[in-house]
Amino acid sequence: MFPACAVRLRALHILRAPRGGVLPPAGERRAAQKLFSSEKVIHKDRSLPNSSWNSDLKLMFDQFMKKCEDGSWEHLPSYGSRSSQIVQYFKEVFLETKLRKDEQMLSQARLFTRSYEDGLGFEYVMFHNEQEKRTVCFCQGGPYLQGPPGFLHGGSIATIIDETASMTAIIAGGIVMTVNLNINYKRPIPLCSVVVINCQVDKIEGRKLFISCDVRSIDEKTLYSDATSLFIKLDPNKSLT
Ligand SMILES: CCCCCCCCCC(=O)SCCNC(=O)CCNC(=O)[C@H](O)C(C)(C)COP(=O)(O)OP(=O)(O)OC[C@H]1O[C@@H](n2cnc3c(N)ncnc32)[C@H](O)[C@@H]1OP(=O)(O)O
Repeated sequence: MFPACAVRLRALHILRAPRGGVLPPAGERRAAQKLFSSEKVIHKDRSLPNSSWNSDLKLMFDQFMKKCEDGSWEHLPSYGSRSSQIVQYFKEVFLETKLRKDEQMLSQARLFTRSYEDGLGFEYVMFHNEQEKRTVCFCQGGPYLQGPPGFLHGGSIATIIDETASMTAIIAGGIVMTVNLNINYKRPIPLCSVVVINCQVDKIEGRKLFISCDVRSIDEKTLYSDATSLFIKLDPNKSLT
C-alpha cells in the first residue's frame, strides 16, 4: 500500500474510533470544521521545483520522480500549512479548545520548514519507500539558515532531520511526537549545497518508534551528520498540556 494511502486510512480508522470509540461532540467537530476551512487558502505544493532550485536538486527530483513510476517510491507533497485529515484530527483531539478558538493565531501558523520565501530557507522534497520503511529528503539549505559563515546552522540541520524523521515515523505509526533526537555533526554543510537525508524505521516497540538518519552529499562521499531519534505515538486519552 502507498504510504499516503496508509496515512489516510490510519487517520480514518482513528477518526472512526477516537477516545475508546467516542467521537468528539458534534458541536466541537462543526466548530473545528469551520475553523479549518480557512486552511484551504494555502494549497501550493512546496515540494515541487521552483526557480531557486539548483541543478543538483532538480536532478535528484527528476531521478526520484522516475523511481516513483513503478510504485516502489512515492513523492510526498508538502504545504506551508498542513491541512490533511490527520492534522485535522490532531487539532480536534490534542489541541486545547482555548487554543483552537484563537483563529487568528492558527490562520497565521506555518510549518516551520516552509515558512521562508522561495530559496531563502529550506528547499526540499521527500520520497518514501514503503517496503524499506525509508524516507529520503533532498534539501538545499538557503542563505537564511547560516550558522558559521558559509555553512548551515546546526539548528537548521536538526530541523530538517527532525522533519524527515517525523514523516518516516508518522507514516509508520500515525500521530507521533519527537521525544529524543541525537545528532553527531561530522562535517559542516556548505550553504546552498544539496544534501540527502536518509531516514529509516529501525524498531517499533509499543508506542515507541526508533528512527535512524544520516545526512550525506548527493554523491554519498561525504557523511555530514548522523542521528537517531525516538518518537512516541500520542495517546488520545492523555492531554498534551
Ligand atoms: C499532524 C500529525 C502530527 C505532526 C507531528 C509533527 C512532529 C514534528 C516533530 C516535532 O517537532 S515534535 C515537537 C517536539 N516534541 C515535543 O514537544 C514532545 C514533548 N513531549 C511530550 O509531549 C510527551 O513526552 C509525549 C506526549 C510525546 C509523550 O508523553 P506520554 O505521557 O504520552 O508518554 P510517556 O511519558 O508515558 O512515555 C511513553 C513511553 O516512552 C518513553 N519515553 C518518553 N520520553 C522518552 C525519552 N525522551 N527517552 C526515552 N524514552 C522516553 C517512556 O519512558 C515510556 O516508556 P514505557 O512505555 O516503556 O514506560
